[in-house]
Amino acid sequence: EGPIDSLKTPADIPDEPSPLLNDFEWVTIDLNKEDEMKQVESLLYEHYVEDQDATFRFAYSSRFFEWALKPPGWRHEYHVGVRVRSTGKLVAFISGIPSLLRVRNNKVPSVEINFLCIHKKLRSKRLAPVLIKEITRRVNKNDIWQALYTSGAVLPTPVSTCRYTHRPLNWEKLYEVGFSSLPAGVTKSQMIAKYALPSSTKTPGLRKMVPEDAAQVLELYNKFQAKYDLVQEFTKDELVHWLCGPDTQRDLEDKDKVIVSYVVEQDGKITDFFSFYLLPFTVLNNSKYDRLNVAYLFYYATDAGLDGKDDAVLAKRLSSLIGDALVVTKNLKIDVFNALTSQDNTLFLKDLKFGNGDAFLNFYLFNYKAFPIKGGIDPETKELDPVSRSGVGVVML
Ligand SMILES: Cc1c(C(=O)c2nccn2C)oc2cccc(OCCCNCc3cccnc3)c12
Repeated sequence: EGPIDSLKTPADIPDEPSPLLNDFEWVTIDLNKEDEMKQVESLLYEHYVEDQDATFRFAYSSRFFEWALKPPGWRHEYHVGVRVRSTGKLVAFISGIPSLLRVRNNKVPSVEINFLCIHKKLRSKRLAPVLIKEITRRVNKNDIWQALYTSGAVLPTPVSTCRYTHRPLNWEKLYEVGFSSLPAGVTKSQMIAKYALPSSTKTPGLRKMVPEDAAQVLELYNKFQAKYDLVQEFTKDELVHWLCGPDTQRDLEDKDKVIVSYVVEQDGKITDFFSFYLLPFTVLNNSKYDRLNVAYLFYYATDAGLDGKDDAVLAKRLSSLIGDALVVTKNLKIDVFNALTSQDNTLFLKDLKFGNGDAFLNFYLFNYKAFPIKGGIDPETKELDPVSRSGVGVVML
């Protein structure tokens, strides 16, 4: 396991980008400028990933990008755009954020590449590889040689593959927008009853996380994630950013936040935490709804079962903890709670009535050879694998 390409230095890397077609020019997006942030938001709003039957499109917001693209150590040069020279119109974007990965026992300074988006009218012009090459050049210039990215598409050699799972919170709305279906022989009220949740959480000591919790949460996170093979390592400042959101969003109401985190404090000690991020979908051509409110399970940890012996204790604790996350999101009027089969999720997904999605997320390491990492599913049947679970600790937005 380790880097693939021969060792290079930034001096070996060209100072200039590869040429684009004449009408286009490379730009660095300044996400501190409101109008440029808006241009990225609307490019993705119109042209980013949709589900296969184009029923939903991600509705990323500037608020989301303030969080996702400006963590501690972020760089303007890693926000790469392509504009039409004559009009200045933004027609493509790709981003990177710094990330210290641990791949099994190796620390790998890298970047996480995300939000590759090309205007619909410029598809299949081989622009994607050119964008990837340019951000690679910019990252290499900073002496970083590895990257992590995910894709629904199957590209050469994923290091891991996880499956989408969904836990309906507002089943009726999911049914009406065409995401959930009514199984034969089951009534709508039976489906609504199946997904009913208590109106209040049950874990004693559960409360919203505050930045002052960071030291204890980081210690718990590091202990809990030690078991995984692909992990994002955080400084305290990075943990505060990722779990409490950017400074500018601290005092927003939970329903307006992009990231929501809770801790369990008992006798002054933090024994668990969970977090989820909020990223809605635009519902395309539906008469009653134009938006689907979605929560995605983010990082969590518990000190239950840290001795790694008793999975039953761990599974029970996580079911109860994430069960409370469902209650919290339901009360925030979220319609569906999404999770992958990564982390220890396969220990509780079935118990908490998550349904298997029909899509998969592949994890890729750029310029790093690693033996395959379990994704929480059986490689043949693609069914959840609660026994061997997953080696993927990192969560990509
Ligand atoms: C996206 C997504 C969806 C949906 O598409 C969805 N849920 C409700 C309705 N829909 C259409 O469901 C998930 C379940 C787990 C993790 C997920 O995503 C994990 C993070 C994805 N990263 C961005 C991305 C998007 C698409 C392809 N590659 C990466 C998802």
